[in-house]
Amino acid sequence: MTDITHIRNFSIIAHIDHGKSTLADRFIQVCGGLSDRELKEQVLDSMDLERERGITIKAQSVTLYYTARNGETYQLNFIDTPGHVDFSYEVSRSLSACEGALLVVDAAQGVEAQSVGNCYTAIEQDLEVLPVLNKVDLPQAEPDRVAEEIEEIIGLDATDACHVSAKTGVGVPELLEQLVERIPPPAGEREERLQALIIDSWFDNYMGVISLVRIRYGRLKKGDKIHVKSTGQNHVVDSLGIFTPKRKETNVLEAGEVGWVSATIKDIHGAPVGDTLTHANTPDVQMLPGFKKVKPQVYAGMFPVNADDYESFRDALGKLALNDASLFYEPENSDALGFGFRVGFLGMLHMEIIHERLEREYDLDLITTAPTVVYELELTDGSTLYVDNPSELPESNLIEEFREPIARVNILVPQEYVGNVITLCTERRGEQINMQYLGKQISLTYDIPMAEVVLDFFDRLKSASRGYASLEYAFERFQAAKLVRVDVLINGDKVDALAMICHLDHSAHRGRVVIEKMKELVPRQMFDVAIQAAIGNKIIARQTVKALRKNVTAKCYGGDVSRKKKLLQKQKEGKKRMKQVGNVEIPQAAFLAVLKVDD
Ligand SMILES: Nc1nc2c(ncn2[C@@H]2O[C@H](COP(=O)(O)OP(=O)(O)OP(=O)(O)O)[C@@H](O)[C@H]2O)c(=O)[nH]1
Repeated sequence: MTDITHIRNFSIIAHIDHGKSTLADRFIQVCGGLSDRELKEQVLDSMDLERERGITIKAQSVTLYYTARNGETYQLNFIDTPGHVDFSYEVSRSLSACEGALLVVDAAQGVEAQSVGNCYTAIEQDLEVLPVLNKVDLPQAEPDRVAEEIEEIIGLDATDACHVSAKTGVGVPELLEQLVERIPPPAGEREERLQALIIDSWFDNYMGVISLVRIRYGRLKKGDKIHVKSTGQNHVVDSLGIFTPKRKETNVLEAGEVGWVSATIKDIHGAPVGDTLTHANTPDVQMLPGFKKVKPQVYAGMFPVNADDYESFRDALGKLALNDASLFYEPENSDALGFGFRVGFLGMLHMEIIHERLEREYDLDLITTAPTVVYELELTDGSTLYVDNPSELPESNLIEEFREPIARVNILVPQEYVGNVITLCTERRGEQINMQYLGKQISLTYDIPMAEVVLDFFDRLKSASRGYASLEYAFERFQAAKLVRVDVLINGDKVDALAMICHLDHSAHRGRVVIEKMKELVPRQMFDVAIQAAIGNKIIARQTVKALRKNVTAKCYGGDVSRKKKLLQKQKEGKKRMKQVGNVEIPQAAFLAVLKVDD
């Protein structure tokens, strides 16, 4: 048991690759949490996929015991935060369990837009923010310049910022001392009635739902009967403890502490993230302020290639959604693709990750349709409608005003690339709000339609600036625009799954690009296949796939039987990924092509 004055709860705010995981590992090593061998793998990024992509996605925590130079031992609870712009909501969630944050900035790179955004979130939540200059071992590191940049761009005093190399360990002990000195201990009374905030919940096949909690008031013990505020359900705590980073059982968690709780909750919606736990005999305690609920920004249909997989697909989505408060889904039925789900994501990276996890971890074969943002419609009868699926758009004569979501976009970019970035923003129908010179960097603020931001803006921005520009964005407002629905027809049949909403000025071009790609991807049939793009009844583009008698083994000269077999096998596998539209089979690749339409 640690006295509450000796607890420090903190997060690390850092841009991707600025060294957060390396620094966390170094803390674990200094505080003796793991052996060197165990440390070999970066321990905090626990998901396979995440390690492959090298980005931190899920908030995790680790409890460390640090004996400071004053001889006192402190309990440090480090709550990990994800680095990618798609996941910045999880940052605010992790921050809400902390009293302090380390702002880690790569001293060879400088401040990045997203760190600025996250840093403001921390300051708004009254956290003590300590700037840290990392990678000072690199010859190109300029800690003094970067310290100035922190002061200029963020307005944070960086005079005492620690100079650290997470890689070599230089400066890390000094940083731990500063952390203990400057980050305040948590407030909270241990004799009060229990109030615990659920920071994260996930499903474990053996233990059921496990939740990461921050105890605000009171104490929670093994065997306690608890009450989940939002569901009104009671459960018995069968184990609880801390992460060291391995899961370690303890008997009690007290006000100020962060740890895990398992109460054999089997229903994955039984412990929602942001909810409050209390004891069953005090169900009337106040709900703690949760965190800003995030709304998905991008929606897409996901359909199992094999209709028999529908049930397991639904279960898999349910499990993923427990760990991911931002993942939204509801059943969707498509003429072309059958039964599936409409799924909401934070951005394209989020979508890709979910798709990959479903295919890899749950062994599902899925088709994902073109992603779309949420539009606001004012109808002629005066009602307002939100549409996240082009095929659900009402007829145009029923629409009074068609509005699209606009994002407020903040970009930091070195001067030499500012021209490229402005061109990109203009192409994406951006409206400049502000432009400011900050030392070597320029800060640009634009309002850009969300649809233009979420799809591939980040990648484009990176290539326009050789990787140097950084981005942060948030929903700002809905705004009227000339928007239309473009339908794709195959031999006269509308393919609902391929419909898209876009700006009128871009519609002809987009329609043409899609049709051309489709032409390459729709296999030749025994008859001509007409592929058309249309706005209402008006055809805006057309292509024909000429009839052909298909005989894939023709070029095998009849001799090599094994080769022939292989080809046939390959064709069979290809079939699995085919979908029937009217009398035409369409490969999955055709659907994906629509997703990748470039201007
Ligand atoms: N030279 C040097 N390299 C470092 C230092 N700290 C981290 N790195 C390297 O920088 C890269 C990124 O470090 P990570 O710790 O994975 O960065 P991160 O911020 O956790 O990245 P995400 O998990 O993707 O958000 C790795 O190749 C590290 O080895 C440092 O102090 N010096």
